[in-house]
Amino acid sequence: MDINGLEKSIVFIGFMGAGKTTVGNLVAKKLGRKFMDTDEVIEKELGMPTSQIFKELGEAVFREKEKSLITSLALEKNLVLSLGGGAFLQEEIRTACLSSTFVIFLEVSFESWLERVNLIIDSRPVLQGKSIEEMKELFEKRQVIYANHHLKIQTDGKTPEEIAHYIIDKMRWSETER
Ligand SMILES: Nc1ncnc2c1ncn2[C@@H]1O[C@H](COP(=O)(O)OP(=O)(O)O)[C@@H](O)[C@H]1O
Ligand SMILES: O=C(O)C1=C[C@@H](OP(=O)(O)O)[C@@H](O)[C@H](O)C1
Ligand SMILES: [Mg+2]
Repeated sequence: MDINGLEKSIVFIGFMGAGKTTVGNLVAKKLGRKFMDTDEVIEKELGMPTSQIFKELGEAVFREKEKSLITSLALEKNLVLSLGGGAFLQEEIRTACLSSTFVIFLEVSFESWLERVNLIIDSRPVLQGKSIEEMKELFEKRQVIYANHHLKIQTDGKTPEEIAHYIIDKMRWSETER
């Protein structure tokens, strides 16, 4: 595992609802690092929730903000960053994160994901109006972009606390190896 130089920022990727925001926050607390959720930063800057940004300004505006924000944050050290699930669709974001940060993919099976879709659907415009079949199609299509990572964590059946713990353990272990 390449976690050479633990001062590198840590970036969480994965599908909507995989737990990036929840787990990222916990990992940052455990490491005593600053946590930033890029969706929250964009929402604050534009003064409205993501669903309203998509509706009123359009997805392209959101994606542009996402690109400039993440490519610049990727250059900073010692952050924990949770991205939106669509961020890695943009090549510039992938390249910036993979070259300057440590990218952790939170993997969840479609079956486990489906158990919590009701918790997220209202706040995720990309899912709205989609049938389960269409969501599954999007889920599978997105797995290809998440294959670009430094570390993958399978999260099924684990609590956010357990996942955060596991990540810290892995990093400690790799630190003693250096
Ligand atoms: N490992 C988990 N097990 C159960 N529920 C989870 C887990 N991770 C996240 N959740 C719940 O799923 C929802 C989406 O989590 P969130 O962290 O916002 O995901 P993301 O940022 O990847 O979209 C939240 O209600 C959160 O409490
Ligand atoms: O996958 C996507 O295209 C999106 C994921 C969301 O973030 P989460 O992955 O945190 O839900 C948010 O960026 C926006 O609704 C678009
Ligand atoms: Mg999130």
